[in-house]
Amino acid sequence: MSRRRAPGTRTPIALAVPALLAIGFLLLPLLGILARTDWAGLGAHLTSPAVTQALRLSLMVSFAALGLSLVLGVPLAWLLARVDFPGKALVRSLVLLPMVLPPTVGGVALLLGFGRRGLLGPWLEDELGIVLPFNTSGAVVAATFVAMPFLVISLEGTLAGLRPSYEETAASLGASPVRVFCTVTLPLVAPGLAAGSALTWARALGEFGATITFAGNLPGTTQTLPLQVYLLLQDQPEAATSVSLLLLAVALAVLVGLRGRWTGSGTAGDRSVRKGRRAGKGPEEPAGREEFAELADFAEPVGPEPRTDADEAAGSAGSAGSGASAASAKPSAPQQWSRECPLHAEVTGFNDVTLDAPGGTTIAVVGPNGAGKTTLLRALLGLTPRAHARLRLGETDVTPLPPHRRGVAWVPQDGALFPHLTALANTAYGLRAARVSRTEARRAAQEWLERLGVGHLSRRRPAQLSGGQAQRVALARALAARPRLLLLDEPLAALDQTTRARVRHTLRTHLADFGGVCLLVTHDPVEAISLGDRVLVLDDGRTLQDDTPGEVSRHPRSPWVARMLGRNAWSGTATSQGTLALSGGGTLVVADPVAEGAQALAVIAPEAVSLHRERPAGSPRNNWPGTVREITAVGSRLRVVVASDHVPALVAEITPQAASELGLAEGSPVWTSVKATEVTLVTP
Ligand SMILES: Nc1ncnc2c1ncn2[C@@H]1O[C@H](COP(=O)(O)OP(=O)(O)OP(=O)(O)O)[C@@H](O)[C@H]1O
Repeated sequence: MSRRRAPGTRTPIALAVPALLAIGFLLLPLLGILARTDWAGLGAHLTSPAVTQALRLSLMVSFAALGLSLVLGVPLAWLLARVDFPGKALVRSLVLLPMVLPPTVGGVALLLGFGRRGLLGPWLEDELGIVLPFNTSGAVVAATFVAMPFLVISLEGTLAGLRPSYEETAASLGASPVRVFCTVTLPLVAPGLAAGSALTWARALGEFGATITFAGNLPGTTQTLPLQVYLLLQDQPEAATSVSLLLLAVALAVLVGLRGRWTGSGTAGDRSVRKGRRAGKGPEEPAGREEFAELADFAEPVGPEPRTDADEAAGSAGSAGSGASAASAKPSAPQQWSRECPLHAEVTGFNDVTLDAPGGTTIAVVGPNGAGKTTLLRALLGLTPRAHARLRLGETDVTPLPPHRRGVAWVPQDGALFPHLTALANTAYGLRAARVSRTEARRAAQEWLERLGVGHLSRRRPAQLSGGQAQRVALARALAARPRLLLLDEPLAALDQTTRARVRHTLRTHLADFGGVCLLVTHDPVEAISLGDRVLVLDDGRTLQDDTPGEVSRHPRSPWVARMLGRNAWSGTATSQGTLALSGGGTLVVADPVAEGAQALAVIAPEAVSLHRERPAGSPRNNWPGTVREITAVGSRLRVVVASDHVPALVAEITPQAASELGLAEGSPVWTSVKATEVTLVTP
């Protein structure tokens, strides 16, 4: 997005003048260095033995300080970003303190802490033989003290911005916490880590005050370049200017290197930023992550000609073919998990749900927003303190096991494909975590991708996949991990209608082969009915209904379920005349009345509502005049919403031909009728 000002608007002078003054104020000293540099003597100054010795020492001290900062600072940043503990704000202030403390005060503090007469110094000297003051190690400690905060603050910000679903998904694929940290967390925070490292190193290189106070100014031992500048200034000002220029150039190089690249502290997980970009090390994709991925043995070369999102249609068409052809050649890996694995779960806390299901059952979990569907899945994964699941899968009680050892794979709503890995490496992730050899894991992963119809995209990164393709890869990744329980959180939500129908078909095929139980959260009634062997309806964390799709759709237990299934649902109270007095006003004649005074839900299928231009004569006793409020197409039929003064709004489903014969349009007057025998009464 361009931030340029609109033409015609003027910069206020009151702001522009001090801003220009500020720029001048910052620039003038630097120009002074450039103006006073003895260019002829520059080479001689920078190659003099004292300067080269100080340069060598500076490099050694600054890199050692960076190493120490990484060893201590990365865990500290992680702690600050991820763990809530008492006094956290205080610890964060402590981390920031060296940035605002005068460096000489820092040096004094170091002397009082680690000096020979300091708190820890005598012990260090007596027990370990370490003397820090006036030693190179002391210069390293001083530089680390002032520079490490840059690393911690930068990395903490990046870690805090990382979506937890990446790490949670990695754990659900069987990766231990250390493996998750090395293969997912570190690569994803590489930009923040690199930025923090660069700033830390540059700050350590320029350190002066704490070093001279704590470690002294001993040539060859603690006399780094900044100290050398200070000395030179007294009797060789030209040489001091030359060395200052060198340090200035280094500082500028670091800042230019960081510019717009790492300072945004954006994580690799920011898919939207990179969507559609070609793979490779573009400016937004720092080199670090690739190296981390290689470290983790997951790096995949990216195809030379990655296709763009625009080919989703082509990809889908092609994939259908490849999926079909590959489906006949079943991968060997799934055979190992296709054995029956029944489930028994008792979930308490926010949810109060008991589930029993034989292996191979798909349970569609539905319910209004906030009903506790996601909380239920997270409880089964062992990922939330808000609900606790006692979970038995097959013969194993997995309740005491951490998420990565439960054999419960999940596909979260956003898919959470690891952005730094290709589709193939993503799919192989669970197998590699299970110590399957690299070659075998890749082979099985490729087969799974083929089965899901995205084999041709195996070398692409997630940012180069469309939403539908990414969902299929996420599904392949979960299935390839050979879980004992599969949790899918709205797996098709991101897909358009056409792709959704295709992927639903693919999903049904693969779930039929799956020997474990699959819980599938959905808001789509078609998905619930077509994919679920059972439909579990949740409301306020509890089971409202748990039955076959047919039974749920015939006898929905709440207006919400009925409406979700596209049915008319009116609640009311049974009267002595065998009718239902509707809560929303009006009366409904029913064929099988319930006891007088009982609360009941009347469910009427839209197909059972007929529309007429005149009041219908004959049998139906439920006739109401009304007005057409809305007409929408559903497949090859039309849904007509009729508002009436006599009863709540009613939805009818008719053919386009019938609509045209009736001359229906929005606002048309119309009569609705429902046979008493078409009303199903559901009592609580
Ligand atoms: N981390 C959390 N801390 C506190 N409350 C939460 C947290 N996560 C969810 N909730 C609350 O718990 C309830 C259940 O949330 P959950 O995400 O399980 O619902 P859901 O059925 O999946 O909803 P949706 O259909 O909107 O995804 C909601 O009232 C929600 O506000």
